[in-house]
Amino acid sequence: MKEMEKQDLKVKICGMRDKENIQQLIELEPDYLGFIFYEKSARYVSEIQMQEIIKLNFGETERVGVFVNESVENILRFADQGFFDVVQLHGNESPEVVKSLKAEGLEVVKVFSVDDDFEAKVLNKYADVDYFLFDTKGKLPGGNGVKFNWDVLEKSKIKKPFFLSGGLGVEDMEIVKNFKSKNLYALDFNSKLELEPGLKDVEKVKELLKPPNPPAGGEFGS
Ligand SMILES: O=C(O)c1ccccc1NCC(=O)[C@H](O)[C@H](O)COP(=O)(O)O
Repeated sequence: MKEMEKQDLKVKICGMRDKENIQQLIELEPDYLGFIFYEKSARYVSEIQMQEIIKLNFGETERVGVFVNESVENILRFADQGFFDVVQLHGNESPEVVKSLKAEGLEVVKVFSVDDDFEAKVLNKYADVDYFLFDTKGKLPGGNGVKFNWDVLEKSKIKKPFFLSGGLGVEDMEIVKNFKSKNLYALDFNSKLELEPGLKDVEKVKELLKPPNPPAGGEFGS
């Protein structure tokens, strides 16, 4: 198996809350770490836990705050505490909510839950967002651990950079590289990299993020 070519695509790891586990992940330098502020999630991180987590040195890794139909007021209250750099809206948030958050200087990722009936025209209403994120439509708003049919996206010709999400694991890397859309910007990983909800398997993340092998016949090649 060939490892992820990190220079090609950004990587987001989502759904942690254990400080020691997060420190181990930071050392692997993912592009984004996502924190879920949705109380019904098995990966929910509380405000008190987050106040401790942000004492870690995240280096270049950006923090993403994940919300489901939360009020703008509450999102800003969390943002003001320095919990995250980017907001991920994982519910039915309106374009007006996006506008309000953008007006406060936040970077916004809007999530769309995809099944075979997905209509890409809904994206036109969200021209203000920085990124789209496409996740599988399932029983839960997120973290279902199931892939959707990526042909739906390939057909839709997405015009903004987007995160691909939903049931991604280390073993999917080869397939994802064949994804045709030039706007595929990042891959979002969650339940397939877990030991249990909220705790990531560091060995799996290491496998995902280790640098690619140098090409054969290079400086030290034969
Ligand atoms: O993961 C959750 O529990 C969750 C709950 C509610 C809203 C969002 C949630 N996760 C956000 C993510 O960005 C996940 O990475 C994404 O849904 C993919 O998860 P998975 O299918 O487990 O890889």
